[in-house]
Amino acid sequence: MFVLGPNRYGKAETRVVRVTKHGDAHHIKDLNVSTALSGDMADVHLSGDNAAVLATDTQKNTVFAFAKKHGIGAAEDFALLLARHFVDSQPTIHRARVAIDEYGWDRRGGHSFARNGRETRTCVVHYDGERSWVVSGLKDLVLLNTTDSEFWGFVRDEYTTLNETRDRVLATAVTATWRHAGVSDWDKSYEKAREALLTAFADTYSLSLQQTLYAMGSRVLTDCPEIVEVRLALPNKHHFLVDLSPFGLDNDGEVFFAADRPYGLIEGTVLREGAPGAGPAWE
Ligand SMILES: O=c1[nH]c(=O)c2[nH]c(=O)[nH]c2[nH]1
Repeated sequence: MFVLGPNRYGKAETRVVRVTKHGDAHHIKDLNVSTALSGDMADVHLSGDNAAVLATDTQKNTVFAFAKKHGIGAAEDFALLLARHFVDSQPTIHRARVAIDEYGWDRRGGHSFARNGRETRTCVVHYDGERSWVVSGLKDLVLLNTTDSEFWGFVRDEYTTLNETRDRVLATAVTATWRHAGVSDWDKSYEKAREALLTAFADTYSLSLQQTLYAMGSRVLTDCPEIVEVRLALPNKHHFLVDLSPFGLDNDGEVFFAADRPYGLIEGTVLREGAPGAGPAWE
């Protein structure tokens, strides 16, 4: 004989981004919400009778709907709101566990943000006994614009379902490498290049991430004469507007599902015209 021991079930890692707009000043809350419920769950385990089960899909929808209806202040308040809702509204649910990870963002303008925690600075150096080559760079610089991004006019074939958009969230995690012409003040050069990437991302009105990529690379070359070539890899960290209409709620660019995969990956190089050829440091 066996007996059912402790159990719980829920939706893990609902990635909700809530944007609040006060004119041109935008605010974001970026959460990873995991819900787990327990209660009268013997039947579903022992016989597959789902009558007591609040579907995990419903739990996820509740996270998005509450983000719209109540906004998101302190994560603790949002977690309490959800936990009380599940237990108080469902007679079969007796206990709720809501765990939230919150990602912090530093403001870089009215609608532009950089995820807090510094990126990783990188370099690759080659030396062949005579010459040296230095490629500097960074990775995991996470940036997000809550507006000033459109994507439309792309090819439509028989497999295209993507809607055109005139206003979307644009987010990426920058991997950038740049090639120095010679010996530079590496630290100073790094700070200038980093700042160029950040400001170009923030102030480029984007019609595609490809266009933003070129603007970011160009800005580095403009601001850093010691650099001759920039390579960028920009994952398009998709933020999908959640359809809240089944719950009688509109969603005017306020609640997004931050998908982690698959993601678009936009890669490109911006070169100074007539730049000396690349050495082995790129490899
Ligand atoms: O900026 C973008 N560039 C694309 O090539 C692309 N493709 C896509 O589905 N979304 C986007 N966004």
